Amino acid sequence: MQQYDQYTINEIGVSPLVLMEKTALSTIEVLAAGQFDLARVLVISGLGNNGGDGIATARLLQQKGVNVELLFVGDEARAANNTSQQLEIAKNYGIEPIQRVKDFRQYTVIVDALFGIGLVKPVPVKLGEMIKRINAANIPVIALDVPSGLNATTGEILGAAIRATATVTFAYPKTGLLKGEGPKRAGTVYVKDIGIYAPEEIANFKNSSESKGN
Ligand SMILES: NC(=O)C1=CN([C@@H]2O[C@H](COP(=O)(O)OP(=O)(O)OC[C@H]3O[C@@H](n4cnc5c(N)ncnc54)[C@H](O)[C@@H]3O)[C@@H](O)[C@H]2O)[C@@H](O)CC1
Ligand SMILES: [K+]
Repeated sequence: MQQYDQYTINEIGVSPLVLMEKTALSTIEVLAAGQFDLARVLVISGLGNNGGDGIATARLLQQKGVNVELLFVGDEARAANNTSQQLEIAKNYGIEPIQRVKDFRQYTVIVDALFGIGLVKPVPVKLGEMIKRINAANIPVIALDVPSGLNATTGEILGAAIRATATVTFAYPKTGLLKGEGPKRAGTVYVKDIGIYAPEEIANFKNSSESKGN
């Protein structure tokens, strides 16, 4: 998946911010489909690109008039480039991230954008404790791409992992959602097309255009 991401960005030339916007639009689609109560939404964003997907989602929710708060976890100066850009954009729309949450039970739904497929080592202890508090709160959680703390390839728990009600996974289902602890942690899995394709699919697009004489 990481190779497909990089190919789409570097070889095809699609901007990562466009891909992030699509992840956020797909998430909104699932959030708005009726399964979730959007009375008070918390988006939890980490420093990586998964966090950027979350910040973009928070912005789109705010623009739809939803009561949304953004918990940004970690030092802004260490955020991935696209993620700090998303943070700037969100701030320009008046979203001021919060740094801590005392009680997760005050929210009607939590959007988990702490870690995505980039997580390969155990989650830092403090974030593991936060993940356990979120699970204990028993609030519906929608995970972006993978439940944070789950190894996206093996389905192992990397110290602690979110237990999601639903997971919106981008482009293709990640193998870790289907094996090991994955099925128990991911809830209902929604696979959303965000414009990242495997090389075979790209070849099909090219062939079908050529056969039409384009
Ligand atoms: N490659 C891309 O440009 C795209 C990536 N996308 C999203 O980006 C995800 C992958 O992003 P990344 O590879 O940047 O990695 P992740 O966002 O999965 O982040 C994991 C990495 O960030 C570190 N990290 C994150 N928050 C931290 C915190 N608060 N304290 C300490 N360490 C922290 C983790 O240790 C780990 O190394 C995908 O799952 C998907 O959601 C999508 O936006 C589509 C485009
Ligand atoms: K996540």
